[in-house]
Amino acid sequence: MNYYPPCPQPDQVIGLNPHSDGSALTILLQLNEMDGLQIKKDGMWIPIRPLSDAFVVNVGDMLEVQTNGIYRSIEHRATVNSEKERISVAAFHSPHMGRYIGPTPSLVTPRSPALFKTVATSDFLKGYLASKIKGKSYLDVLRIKNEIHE
Ligand SMILES: O=C(O)CCC(=O)C(=O)O
Ligand SMILES: [Fe+2]
Repeated sequence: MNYYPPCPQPDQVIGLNPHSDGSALTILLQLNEMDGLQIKKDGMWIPIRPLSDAFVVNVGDMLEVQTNGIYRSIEHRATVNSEKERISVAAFHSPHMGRYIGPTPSLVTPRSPALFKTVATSDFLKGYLASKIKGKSYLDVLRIKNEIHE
């Protein structure tokens, strides 16, 4: 659960820094229907207005790895406001510990080689938390630098 108290100078602070979630899918409830969640699209921050009785579903870094980059995790942040507190509840969904996270074999072909390393779920989560959760930076840690041969 995330609690953002009202802030007298909302332009001077950020509620939650820009990040993508480390999960495969996140189901998010904007509990008291206050604005604040924004996603980054084409380099711009777009507000996601809360809808009553609706969840937001975010693609996380694990799903970007598992789909070998076909689904992109979404970079998002939360702003604060001076009027009222804001509360959100995020449920992060990931494969079991003891499994591996990597590009799904059927999506890896000679023409679309693996873009990411395969790691144990526990190592993925440890690495994600150690990466300071800045933008989509953890995916760069897992990215395989494929050499292009002319
Ligand atoms: O408060 C929000 O709407 C976003 C929360 C979030 O991004 C998170 O918990 O990972
Ligand atoms: Fe998030």
